Amino acid sequence: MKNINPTQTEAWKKLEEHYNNNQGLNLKQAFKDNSNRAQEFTTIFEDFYVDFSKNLWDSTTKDLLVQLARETHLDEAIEAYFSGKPINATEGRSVLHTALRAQQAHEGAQQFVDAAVTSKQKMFEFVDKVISGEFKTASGAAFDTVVNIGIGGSDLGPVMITEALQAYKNHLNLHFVSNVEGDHVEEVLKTINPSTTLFVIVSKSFGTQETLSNATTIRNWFTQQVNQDAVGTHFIAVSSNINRAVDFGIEEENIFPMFDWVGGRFSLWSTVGMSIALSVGTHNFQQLLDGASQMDEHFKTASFENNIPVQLALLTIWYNNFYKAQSEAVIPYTQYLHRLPAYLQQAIMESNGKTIDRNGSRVNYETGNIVWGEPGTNSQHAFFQLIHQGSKLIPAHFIAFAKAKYQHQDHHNKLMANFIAQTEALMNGKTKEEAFDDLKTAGKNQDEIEFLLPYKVFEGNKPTTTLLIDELTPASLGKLIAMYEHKIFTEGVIWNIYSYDQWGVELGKVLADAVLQDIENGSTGQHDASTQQILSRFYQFQ
Ligand SMILES: O=P(O)(O)OC[C@H]1O[C@](O)(CO)[C@@H](O)[C@@H]1O
Repeated sequence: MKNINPTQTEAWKKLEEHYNNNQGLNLKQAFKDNSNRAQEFTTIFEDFYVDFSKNLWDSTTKDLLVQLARETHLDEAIEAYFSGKPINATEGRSVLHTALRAQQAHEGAQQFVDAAVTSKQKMFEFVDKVISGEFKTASGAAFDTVVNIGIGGSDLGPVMITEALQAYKNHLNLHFVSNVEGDHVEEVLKTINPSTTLFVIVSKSFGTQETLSNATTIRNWFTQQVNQDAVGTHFIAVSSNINRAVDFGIEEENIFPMFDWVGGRFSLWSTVGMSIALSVGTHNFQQLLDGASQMDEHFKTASFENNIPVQLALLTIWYNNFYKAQSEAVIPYTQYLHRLPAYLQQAIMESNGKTIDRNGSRVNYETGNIVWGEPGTNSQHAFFQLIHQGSKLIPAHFIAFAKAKYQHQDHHNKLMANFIAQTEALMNGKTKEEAFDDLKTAGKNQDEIEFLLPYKVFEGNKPTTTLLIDELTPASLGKLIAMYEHKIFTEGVIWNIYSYDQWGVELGKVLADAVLQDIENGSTGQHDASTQQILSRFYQFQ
C-alpha cells in the first residue's frame, strides 16, 4: 500500500478551500436548488437503498473526496486487501476475512479460500450434529444449551448477530460470558443445566485473561456438577493456538482452528461464528456469508462514486477532518440490532483509533471517529435532544428494514414514521417564525412567547444518511456488516494508518497484571498516590 499523507494531496488542499468557502451549505436550500438532489445522492445496490442526500455535501465535495480516494490509491489498496498482501504490516499478516465468505477466490487468495472452506466444513458438520442431537452429551442426551465464552471479537460479533437473527433461532438456548466478573459468570451458571450444555471457548490467542479465567471457573464448576471425564465432550474451543487449547483439556478433534489472517474483530465469519451457526443453523450462516460476499463484490467493482462503503467512509472523513465532528451515531430502527453499535465500537475504534501513520510518524490530522448509538425509537427518548439542539455536530446513520418480521403493521408504520420523520426534522429544524406560530397556537401570551421562543427553535441542517433495507435476513445482515468493514478499511487507507493491529489495548493488560499482583499481596505497590488510595479503599471492603 502506498504511504501518502492525505493532507499533502491536491484533493485535501482543495477540500480545505472548498470547506472554507462552503461552510454554510444549507441542506434545505440545497434541495431547493437541485430538484434532482435526492436521486443524485442515492445509491441502490440490490436490497440496499442508501440515501446520502441529507449530508452536508454537494457534487463538488463528492468529486473532491473521490479525488482524495484516488490520490491515496484506494484502488491499489483494495487489490492488496482482497489478494492477501500483508497489509497488517505491524503484525506481518494478510487481512482476509473476505476469503472466509468468498464465492469465488480473488486472484492471489485461492489458498486462503481453500483453508476457509475446509474449516467451515468441519464446523458445519459439527453444528449439524449438535442441532440434530447426533452429537450427544456425556450422558447420551441431546444438547439444549450453548455458552459462548470469549471477549472482544470473540464475543461481540456472535452476540450482535445472534441477537439480530433472533427470529431465525432454533431450540438451542444461547448464553454469552465475556466480562472477567464472577457475577457475570454466576448469573449465567444459575440458569443452565451443565449436563445438557455445550461450552464454546472462543479465543484466537487462547491467552486472554478474561476468557481463560471464565473458562477455568466454568470448567471447575462443571467438573463438580457433572464429572471430569465429561469435560472432553462438553467443552470445545475455537482458537488459532491449538497447543494451549489442548493444554486446557480440549480434545484435539473439538478444536476449530482460526487463522492469523483474520483479525478478532472481523472474525464472526469464521469458526468464531460457531455460536451463530449453532443458534441459527448452517443454512442461515451460509446466507450471512453470501450476503457479505455480495457486498465484497460491490465494494470491489462499483465506481467510488456509486460505492456504498466508499461514500460512507468519504463522508466520515469529510465530517471528521473538515467539519471537526468528533463522533458519529448509528441508529438502527429495529430492536434486533440493539448490539450493532457495541459491535461497531470495537470494529471501528480498535481499527482506526491510531495516531502513528504508515511511515512511523505521528499524524497531523484527526483519525478514528467515535461511534455510538442505540435503537430508535428508544434513543429518541434518550440522547436525541443533543443531536437536535446540542452544540455538537453528530452525523448519524439511520438504518431500517422496510418489512417487519411479524405482522404488526400498525407498530411497523409507527416505527417507520419515526425513522423517516427524524431525518426530516434533523434537516429542516424549526425556524423562529414556525416556533412563534406554534407558541401562539398553544395559547401562550406575549411574555411567555418571548421567554420560550429561543428554546423552541431547532437550527436543523443536521446531517444523516438513510439506509433502508428491504428486510432483515441473514443475507442482508451479512451485507450490512461487510459494508461497515469496508468503510473502516477505506478510512484507514486514506488516513494512512494501519487499521488491523491493536497495540493500544496492550498497556492496560500489562498494568492490570501488575495491579493484580498487588491485590493478591494486599499491598498498595509502587503506584501514584491516587492509585494507592483507590487500592486502600478497595481493601477496606474485603
Ligand atoms: O480472541 P482473543 O485472542 O481472546 O482476543 C479477544 C480480543 O482481544 C483483543 O485482542 C484486544 O481487545 C481483540 O482484538 C480481540 O478481539
